[in-house]
Amino acid sequence: MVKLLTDTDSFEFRDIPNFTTSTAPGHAGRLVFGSLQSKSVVLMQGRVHMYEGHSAKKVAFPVRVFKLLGVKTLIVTNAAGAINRTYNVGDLMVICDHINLVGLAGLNPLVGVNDSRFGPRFLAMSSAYDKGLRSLGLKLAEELGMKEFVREGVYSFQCGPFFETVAESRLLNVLGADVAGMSTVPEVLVARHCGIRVFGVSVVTNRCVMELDSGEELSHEDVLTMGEKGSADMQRLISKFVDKID
Ligand SMILES: O=P(O)(O)O[C@@H]1C[C@H](O)[C@@H](CO)O1
Ligand code: HPA
Repeated sequence: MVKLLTDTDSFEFRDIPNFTTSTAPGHAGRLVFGSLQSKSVVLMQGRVHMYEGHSAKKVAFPVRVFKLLGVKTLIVTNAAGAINRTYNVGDLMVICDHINLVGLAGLNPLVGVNDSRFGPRFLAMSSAYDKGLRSLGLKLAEELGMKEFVREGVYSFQCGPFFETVAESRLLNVLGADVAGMSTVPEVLVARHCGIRVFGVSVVTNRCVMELDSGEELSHEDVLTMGEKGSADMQRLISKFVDKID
């Protein structure tokens, strides 16, 4: 994605106070400012995860910086495994909602003293992923001829770094999840808390294993390979999306 930006200026996460460098392979730690489709954007090249040992607050900290920079829209992307059996590897999924098992149990960035300069103590999360932005994303996907493999569904966040057991994947299916992943939700919570609107897209890098003794085993290498393949479609969609949003 960074290659599509012009007039760039970048900063290593390690040089920015209170930012944390990612240890996950495939996640460079760089904040890039620039222009995309004549719009000013700031792009995180890589992110940190709770499975790297960081609190949800630490993971979502950049979003508060973005708020102070004047960011109005957060576009979140991730790699995820398909729980929904009708999904295929390589599909994109516009996120319409999420299940935050980690956060519901108390590990979320809004726990603790509320900083009311950013937002309220209690906030509604029933329309976390902006309806207008979702509709725009799906319309643009159709215009780009991507309709057949762009879905809309529910992202389920688990901490990781392990992939789900068969029983866990089945549980997530019963709960209504379409994909499972290990990121994104802490950032979305902080964005919604401070009034930033959110658009999210997952690239389906694998299907979660639903049958015991099937012999299927997931690996991060496969996720990286399939993520790379899906990223061309993701970039086309996000680029057009940035062009069309106000
Ligand atoms: O895009 P993210 O960082 O959510 O990617 C997923 C979660 C783990 O970082 C990794 C597992 O292979 O992919
Ligand atoms: O199958 C998965 N589960 C959780 N996180 C993931 N990130 C990519 N694939 C997966």
